[in-house]
Amino acid sequence: MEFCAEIKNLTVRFNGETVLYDITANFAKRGITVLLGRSGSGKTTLLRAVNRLNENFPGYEGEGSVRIASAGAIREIYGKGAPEAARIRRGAGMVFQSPNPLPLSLKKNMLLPMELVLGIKGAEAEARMEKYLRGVGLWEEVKDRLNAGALSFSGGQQQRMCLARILALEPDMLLLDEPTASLDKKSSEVIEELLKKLEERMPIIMVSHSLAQAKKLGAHFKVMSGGRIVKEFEREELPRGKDTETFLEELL
Ligand SMILES: Nc1ncnc2c1ncn2[C@@H]1O[C@H](COP(=O)(O)OP(=O)(O)OP(=O)(O)O)[C@@H](O)[C@H]1O
Repeated sequence: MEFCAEIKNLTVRFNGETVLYDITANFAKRGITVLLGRSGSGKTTLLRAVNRLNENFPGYEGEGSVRIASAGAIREIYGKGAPEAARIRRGAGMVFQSPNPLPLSLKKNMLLPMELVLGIKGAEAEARMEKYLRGVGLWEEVKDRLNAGALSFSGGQQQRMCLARILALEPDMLLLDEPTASLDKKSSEVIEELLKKLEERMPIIMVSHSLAQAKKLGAHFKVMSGGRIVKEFEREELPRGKDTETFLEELL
């Protein structure tokens, strides 16, 4: 199996407290990997280790190796010789639990990162904005309101915009931290359908608290507990039908 991320002996501490204990795990290039586990088990910290976001928090200390695939090569993202964090975060784009638009127009939310990160502006950036807003099924809904404040859109629309904003930077993989946690059922379903399409194009690692969602989207599963991965399995190993959620629930 090909991997988008390979983690070896990863330990993470905040203010001297260990949060991840000596984790070794590989993440598949194809199919969505779902991280499951109870609150506080370390899922978000593990996800943030894949794009070096943990180091932005005070008291962070980390050891071990994380290698991620980018442009046909797999390379170490920590230590000497590693690319700078901004480049890593562009390659491993992250979407958070709650939509996080900038308090600017929707259009600026889309165009600013393209200009700052990729140096793309003008007609090229506008064409890219349309392409990715269409990709998340948002273009028809927002095309006449591009100059309206991003925060004036619904939660589901904002989250789709956040996804489009990341996708417009053409990342190598997506890291999703409970991307539907703040959304209603219908908006969640729209995002889930999008993720099903996106998984054909790029690796996705996703934290989910919803067992129904995990069952719907996951190809690979990793269960965390107390800062460790305690179980890993594949979709084929899930029992069929109604038993699936009971099976997952018993693991948590
Ligand atoms: N920036 C930080 N500073 C201090 N402690 C942190 C930080 N981030 C995470 N932790 C601690 O690490 C542990 C794991 O947190 P993490 O957010 O990774 O868990 P989680 O499984 O994603 O939880 P949830 O499902 O509630 O989001 C918790 O005890 C948390 O308090």
